Amino acid sequence: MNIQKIGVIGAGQMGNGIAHVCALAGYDVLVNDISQEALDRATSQIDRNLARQVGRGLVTEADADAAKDRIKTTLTLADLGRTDLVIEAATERETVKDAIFRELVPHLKPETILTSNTSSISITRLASRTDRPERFMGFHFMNPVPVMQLVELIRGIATDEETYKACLGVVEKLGKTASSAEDFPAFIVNRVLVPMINEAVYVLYEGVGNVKSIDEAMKLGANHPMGPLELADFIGLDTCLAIMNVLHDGLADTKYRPCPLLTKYVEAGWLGRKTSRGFYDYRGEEPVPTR
Ligand SMILES: CC(=O)CC(=O)SCCNC(=O)CCNC(=O)[C@H](O)C(C)(C)COP(=O)(O)OP(=O)(O)OC[C@H]1O[C@@H](n2cnc3c(N)ncnc32)[C@H](O)[C@@H]1OP(=O)(O)O
Ligand SMILES: NC(=O)C1=CN([C@@H]2O[C@H](COP(=O)(O)OP(=O)(O)OC[C@H]3O[C@@H](n4cnc5c(N)ncnc54)[C@H](OP(=O)(O)O)[C@@H]3O)[C@@H](O)[C@H]2O)C=CC1
Repeated sequence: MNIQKIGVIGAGQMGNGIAHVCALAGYDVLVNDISQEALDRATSQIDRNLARQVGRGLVTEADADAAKDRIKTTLTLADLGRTDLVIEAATERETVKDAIFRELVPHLKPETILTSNTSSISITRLASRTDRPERFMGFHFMNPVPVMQLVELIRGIATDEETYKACLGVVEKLGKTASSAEDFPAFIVNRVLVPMINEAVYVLYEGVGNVKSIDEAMKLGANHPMGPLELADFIGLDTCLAIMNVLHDGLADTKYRPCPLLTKYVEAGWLGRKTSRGFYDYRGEEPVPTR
């Protein structure tokens, strides 16, 4: 299948990164969100990230300008009907994703491939509620998208080989590496990573360490590029909690119990960097631990 136009739904931190790398690879990209503010924020974030790449000599000015020209935005989901591949990257909530697919499907060309960047939700279940379970897949980028090499490709029970090959071709054109995961809660990366983050929150909750000591211990003691609490703030605490809930519900094992302290931060609206406060407070010059 010849993929030229890609639709991206959700203009948050993942959506803007996905639009950025797709446009840089030569695809025409149409980004949709429910808020004009989110679309505007995404456009300026893409401009900043492209300028950084130009500044480091990784991308030429001409390629960055061409990429910007290839990205268009829309508040009307139906406009994505013209695209060949849709990558849904809206909030990690199954009801939100279901509603998007329900509204979008009647406008799609029959051959369009529909994918979700979900971090954890069952691809088989999402696909089963659309008209094209055989042309539906998990297309899971890592954050920050312009930097991270991996894309997890997750086949639902009905996904056909042609769809998988077409998505693999896109990953290769993006210059990234695909890893195939079976469709079980949170797939590979988040099945391992997010319980580790949740455990770090338990370590904080139980007073074994404070925010600074936990992050320093894991950076210096395990060579992680970011401490687990800094990484949780980077991913978004709402997304981390949503992933733990999918693991807990989907695998029915108490070892995936979300830490009550993680729940409390989310209930406070302290979601990490995106709200300027989480395990760190980002409102000043330097991040300050909140515990
Ligand atoms: C939740 C899920 O479903 C799945 C997930 O994504 S889990 C999260 C996976 N991601 C991680 O684990 C990230 C862990 N952290 C890291 O790897 C590093 O800290 C990092 C790459 C983010 C930053 O690295 P660093 O060395 O501290 O910073 P820095 O030197 O400033 O940046 C390195 C590069 O990343 C780029 N970068 C950093 N943050 C960026 C961002 N938010 N967006 C785009 N680019 C970014 C920088 O521009 C720089 O690129 P160049 O050298 O090509 O210019
Ligand atoms: N954060 C991460 O590290 C990673 C996240 N993911 C996954 O990517 C997806 C997006 O995450 P992320 O970018 O972090 O989240 P963000 O909260 O940064 O962005 C989500 C965006 O989706 C928008 N949105 C909500 N509902 C709709 C809708 N009905 N139609 C269109 N847009 C909508 C939100 O708008 P508003 O703000 O107005 O609600 C927001 O702009 C999730 O499924 C997440 O699990 C995957 C890999 C890594």
